[in-house]
Amino acid sequence: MGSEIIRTEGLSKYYGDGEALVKSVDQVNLSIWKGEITAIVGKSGSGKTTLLHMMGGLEPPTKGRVLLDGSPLYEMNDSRRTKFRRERIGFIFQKFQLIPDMTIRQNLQFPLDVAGKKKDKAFEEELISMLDLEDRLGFYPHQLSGGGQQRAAIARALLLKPDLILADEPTGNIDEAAGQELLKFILRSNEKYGQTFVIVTHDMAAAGMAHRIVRLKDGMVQPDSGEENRRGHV
Ligand SMILES: Nc1ncnc2c1ncn2[C@@H]1O[C@H](COP(=O)(O)OP(=O)(O)OP(=O)(O)O)[C@@H](O)[C@H]1O
Repeated sequence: MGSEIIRTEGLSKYYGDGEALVKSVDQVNLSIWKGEITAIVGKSGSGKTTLLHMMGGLEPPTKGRVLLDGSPLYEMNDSRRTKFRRERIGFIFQKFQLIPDMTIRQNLQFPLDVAGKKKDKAFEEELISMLDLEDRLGFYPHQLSGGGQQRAAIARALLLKPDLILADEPTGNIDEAAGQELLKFILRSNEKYGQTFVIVTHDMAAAGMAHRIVRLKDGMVQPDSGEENRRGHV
């Protein structure tokens, strides 16, 4: 067993109140282990996206904590949390849009410039070819299909080689063959760079390649989740 990269303690997000109270995520104690691919599965509305957003520092919880490498994310001020997030986490989210007035090439370059990171040319070429973006680099996001935009967003996130990648339905908008290629790439990238992936998915092929599957139901982690129960922490 490796070390924890993320730990959630009593993590909860509630919306509304009284009869309209929705416990989107309810008392989740979860450890994400460094270097593992964890899939989060569950029915629509079970709280997967909310949990992923809270783990990524994007959504303050109603109760509980998120520790990223031991640092409590929501006890930092906003600017420190943003910096921490930018340096450590890659997001593949459907709502995380590309910058509209930049070409795809500029969209891929921009986060590297912000982070002051040098790009790995060979890795970039591999990504662009795998995601079939060669002919799209000079286009603006609105000139691409939804799937094309998603592929560009995937390339943008992976190019930074973050330690931790949070992905919400990464194969959701792309065709099956591209989805399979992407899963293979995730596996290779995980093996080669020891990156940690947390993937919310409905896709059984995506869940099947994970080292561990966490099941959510009504905002709670199901007790049979994961292959083992690690010190009371799922
Ligand atoms: N901003 C919000 N305001 C009110 N309720 C919300 C909000 N965001 C999420 N919810 C509710 O919280 C619950 C969990 O939503 P969430 O999107 O996390 O589920 P999910 O498992 O990701 O669903 P899906 O697979 O359909 O994306 C749902 O009942 C949803 O309606």
